[in-house]
Amino acid sequence: MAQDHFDHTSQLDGVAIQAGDGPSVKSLIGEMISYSDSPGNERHRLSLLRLARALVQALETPRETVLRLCWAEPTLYGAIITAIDCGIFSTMGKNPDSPISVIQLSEATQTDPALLGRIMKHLAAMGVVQERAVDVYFPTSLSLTLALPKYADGFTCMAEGAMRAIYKLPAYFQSVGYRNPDDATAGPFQFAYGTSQHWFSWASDHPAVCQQFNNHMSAYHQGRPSWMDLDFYPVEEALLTGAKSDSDAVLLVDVGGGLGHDLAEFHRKHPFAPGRLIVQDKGDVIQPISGNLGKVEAMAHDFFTEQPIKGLTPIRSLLQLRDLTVPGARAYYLHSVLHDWPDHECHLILKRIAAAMTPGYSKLLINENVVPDLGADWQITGLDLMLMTLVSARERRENEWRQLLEMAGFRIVNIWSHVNGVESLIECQLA
Ligand SMILES: C[S@@+](CC[C@H](N)C(=O)[O-])C[C@H]1O[C@@H](n2cnc3c(N)ncnc32)[C@H](O)[C@@H]1O
Repeated sequence: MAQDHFDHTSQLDGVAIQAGDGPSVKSLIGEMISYSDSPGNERHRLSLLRLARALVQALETPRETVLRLCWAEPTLYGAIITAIDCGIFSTMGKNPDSPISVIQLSEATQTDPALLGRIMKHLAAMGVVQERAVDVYFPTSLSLTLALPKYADGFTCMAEGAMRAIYKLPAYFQSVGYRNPDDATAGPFQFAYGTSQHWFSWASDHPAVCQQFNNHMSAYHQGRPSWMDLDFYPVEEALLTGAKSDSDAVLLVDVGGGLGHDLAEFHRKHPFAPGRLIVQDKGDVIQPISGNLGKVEAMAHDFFTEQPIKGLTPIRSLLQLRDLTVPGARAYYLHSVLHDWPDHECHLILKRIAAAMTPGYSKLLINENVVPDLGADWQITGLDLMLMTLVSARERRENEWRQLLEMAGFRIVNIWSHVNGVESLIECQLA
């Protein structure tokens, strides 16, 4: 028995120091070559990226992977946030075509050159900046991007408002007997941060985190296929045709729409669409942007309360002696909102929208990930665990979406998808 254990352990020790999957290296490279002529083609780029990641896994030994995950990536995270905080990326971004020395950077950012030299070396080793000569660095696309607050804010927001809960996940699960979290005010976040507040209400009490989160939200969707584009959802036929065009008519209400970035994008892409565009969010999110959004109207609204943009049953106007029907919006739109909530709260949000909709006219458009049953992308699985950690919620599979929406009185008309379930558009009507 002891000998068996020894043999097994020494066999695994051997596995740990060999390439992860040496035999597949040749075929992976062969497959990559077939796409290499057109990396500008988005589908080819994504295939190449998938193969390149598989190639790294095939070449890296498990021992190397362990050290990368235990040492290099956690410290990289700390190094990036430090670089953001002391202005390294913004300084480098001012002269994107010039290399800069550690001494110059330390003078510009008022930091100790000995500290900066070490941070820059790790940033270079991990591909965030390029090392051009001894203690001389050059920006990469990534470091230039991190000079923009809306991208950098993803790091600072997660550092302050998420990391503690992520590190405490094992202790949380041990304490609850490894049950899936489903209480949005008593989950991993509350366990780690010692609060009973929901993450959104905690963020409202931490204005810097709240602002960073809203900026992060405005950036994370950029460059992804968007349902408003030509080859995704038929905006003209399905939404604009038949939409009321009188001056009060509302075309789209973006419920929980953050800073109004989606409606601004919609207006840019469909400038002649008739009707009003209204973004709704919590008061503290809406107040700073109110009046600054051009065509888009901002409205403070708690989505657990009655939806103010609602259809009214015909009412008799005493003055005009005719029936007046006030329709609800042509569409109520929820983007990355329902994935923030467990089923019970989603049900409440959906019921408020259903009550405001005009049957046969209003639609519900849900822009969310639909987790594929097989081969889900890391962007979806990573976000799923982040949602579990912060808000005891989740990304949903198609059958889970159908069940949730049917329970709330909706019928799914179609699920419009682009790549691997990432950001699908679920089109619904009242059942
Ligand atoms: C994940 S963000 C999505 C924002 C935006 N729809 C997007 O996709 O970029 C969720 C949004 O829900 C908002 N929110 C949270 N609780 C809310 C509530 N009770 N009423 C209205 N909005 C709320 C947050 O402020 C945040 O803007």
